[in-house]
Amino acid sequence: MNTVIRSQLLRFSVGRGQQFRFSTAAANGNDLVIGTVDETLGIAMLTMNRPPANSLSLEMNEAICTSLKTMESNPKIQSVILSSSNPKIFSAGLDVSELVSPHPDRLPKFWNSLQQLYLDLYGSRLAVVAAIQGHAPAAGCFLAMACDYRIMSSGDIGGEGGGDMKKRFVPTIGLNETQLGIAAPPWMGQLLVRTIGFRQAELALAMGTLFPPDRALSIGLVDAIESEQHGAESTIIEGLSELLPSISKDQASNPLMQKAFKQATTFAKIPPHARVASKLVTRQSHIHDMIATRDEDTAHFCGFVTQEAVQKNLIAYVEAMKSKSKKK
Ligand SMILES: CCCCCCCC/C=C\C=C\CC(=O)SCCNC(=O)CCNC(=O)[C@H](O)C(C)(C)COP(=O)(O)OP(=O)(O)OC[C@H]1O[C@@H](n2cnc3c(N)ncnc32)[C@H](O)[C@@H]1OP(=O)(O)O
Repeated sequence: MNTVIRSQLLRFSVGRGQQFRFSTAAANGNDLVIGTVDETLGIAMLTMNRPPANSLSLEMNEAICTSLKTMESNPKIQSVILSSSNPKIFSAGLDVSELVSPHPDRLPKFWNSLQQLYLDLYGSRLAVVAAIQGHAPAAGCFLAMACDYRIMSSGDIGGEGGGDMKKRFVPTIGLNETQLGIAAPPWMGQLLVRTIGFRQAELALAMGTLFPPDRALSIGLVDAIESEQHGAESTIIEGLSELLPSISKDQASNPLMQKAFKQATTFAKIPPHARVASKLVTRQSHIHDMIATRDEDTAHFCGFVTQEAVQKNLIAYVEAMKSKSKKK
């Protein structure tokens, strides 16, 4: 028997056996994120689902945090796969409409929600595996870096155009803020330093580099790359299909999702107390730093983004983005 529990933010659907599904609803009723949990395996899946680009708005940040907290509160769950319902975009980073001509009350709330997302994801007791099927620019890259393990698509997914002229789809990842005429937030920049090392990060930040999968792997920005050529039906691995939300069921034979599932399974088998304690060794001091400087960081961000020159750059960037999308 299925039971549906409704609250203002969360909709839980308690399904068969040990499976629990829940969605965090947006104001318009769409599910911004969809969560599934398998208590037997100790694994959860959190699928970002904010078309068209999974960009991070205030509500999206809160939805991810709420879902993650709900999964964390279940003692049977040890690991979670962070994925996207869009096969070509993991997350396009911050929703730029939050930055352009912002409302003075909403802007600090928005930034606080992003800081909270950093604290919750980076400091989660769960081992988080990012399944990066598509692009992950700017805060999309930050999301991935705040996880414990990153698997990126090698990009050989079908292609566009058809025939011999097939255009290869190559996803990219990186902190490209300088290309937008803004600087990456200090804690995001520092996360890049911790992930790929000082010199690589210094260069990547200055240039706003977006790395293709092979380069991302070679500098350690991702831990593995995987083809997305769907395997034969027989290669479907047990448990994955049940964990995928209904909108992503076709991903069960996707080698990238399978690799993410295997990695999450491996994490779930490690003695949790030892795993969490070792995570704190490398992350706790950075989390404390963020908490200590949170208000100052919000003030810097609001002051920076509302500067006339920065607004001018952002407006031009959004216009270019919209006209590119219209030309398609
Ligand atoms: C003193 C020190 C102070 C320090 C202060 C620090 C201040 C820091 C401030 C800000 C930090 C910002 C970090 C960010 O994350 S900014 C956002 C950066 N993101 C991007 O630049 C990505 C932009 N998007 C893209 O490059 C592409 O969309 C891509 C993700 C590569 C996908 O390309 P494609 O598949 O070709 O899709 P389209 O470009 O056609 O886009 C599809 C639709 O999605 C909309 N979209 C895309 N990105 C965003 C976004 N970030 N926000 C909102 N909307 C987005 C796009 O407009 C299309 O929409 P539509 O079809 O309706 O036109």
